[in-house]
Amino acid sequence: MTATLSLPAPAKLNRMLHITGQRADGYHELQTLFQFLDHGDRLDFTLRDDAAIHLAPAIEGVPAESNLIMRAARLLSEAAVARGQVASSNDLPGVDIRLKKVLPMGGGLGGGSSDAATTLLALDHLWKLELDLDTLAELGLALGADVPVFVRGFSAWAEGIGERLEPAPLDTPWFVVIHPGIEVATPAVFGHPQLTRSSPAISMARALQGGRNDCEVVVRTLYPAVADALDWLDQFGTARLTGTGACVFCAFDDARQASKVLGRLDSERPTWHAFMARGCNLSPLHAALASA
Ligand SMILES: C[C@@](CO)(OP(=O)(O)O)[C@H](O)COP(=O)(O)OP(=O)(O)OC[C@H]1O[C@@H](n2ccc(N)nc2=O)[C@H](O)[C@@H]1O
Ligand SMILES: Nc1ncnc2c1ncn2[C@@H]1O[C@H](COP(=O)(O)OP(=O)(O)O)[C@@H](O)[C@H]1O
Repeated sequence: MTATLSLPAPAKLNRMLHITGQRADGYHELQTLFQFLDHGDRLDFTLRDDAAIHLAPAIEGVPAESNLIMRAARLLSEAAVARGQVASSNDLPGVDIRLKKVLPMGGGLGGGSSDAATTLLALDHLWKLELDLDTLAELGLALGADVPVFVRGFSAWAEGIGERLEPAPLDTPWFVVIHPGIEVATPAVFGHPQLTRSSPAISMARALQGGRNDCEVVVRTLYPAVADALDWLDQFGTARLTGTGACVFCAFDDARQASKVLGRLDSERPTWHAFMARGCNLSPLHAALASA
């Protein structure tokens, strides 16, 4: 009998995001609070009798070899060879990976990074490599700045480009998340001359009391649809951008309030995609793996 490991790849929100500087290589230094949502993609992994790695269905516009899932699988198999755990990648069993894509791409919800982290942890488990989370997070960083937080699996205060992580005791409200139907180009935001790049560094304790997203001003200018979504959601609380957008979110004390706002969206802005989800401080991926 072939066993399938079915795991979530949750979304993240940046509850706040300050840009405190820019490194010599052009990357921006951030201070951000990452929190997971109980909503995201799902990946099924089934071992094969040969050594091939297959991913289905394909994501439109993303060639298989550029898909972060395939890149994560290859990176992990190369690491197993480099560490002498197997002589060649062909000595590892192949795998069929099925992706149920739920999260919008380029939405600031970290879907691609989360898919990559889920793949690293799933294949580490199925290939019985037993790499520790430090090693997997370091491998993940080579795929994207947001991958380490998904590998480690706890809500975090992040510094650097997102690789220096400390657990953050965030509240766990319900969120309404709106995707205003456009994709934001992260490089266009980080390359914009008007982007704030010199926010003073603050402590995690201060950030937990509330903060802004420094990308918001530039994203509002470049993408009027995002400005519209922020202004609409601001009627109900404090609306924020996650990452570089395009998604915006607002926190609510209970599910009833969040669902009322979703109802208003249906009638007032039927073209936007939106969902509600609960914030969680332990990643649903780690919760699922603990019982796998
Ligand atoms: C801003 C954040 C916050 O969580 O989220 P997203 O909106 O992407 O989800 C991330 O740090 C995004 O990290 P990541 O997803 O790896 O960024 P990429 O798409 O690889 O970055 C595209 C480009 O943006 C610039 N970039 C990215 C991250 C960073 N800290 N400084 C930068 O200057 C670089 O020019 C990079 O080549
Ligand atoms: N498995 C994947 N899921 C989503 N995007 C992917 C994936 N693999 C590669 N990508 C690429 O990464 C880009 C960023 O995707 P995503 O992580 O969803 O957005 P964001 O970083 O804004 O949260 C996409 O536009 C796409 O080109």
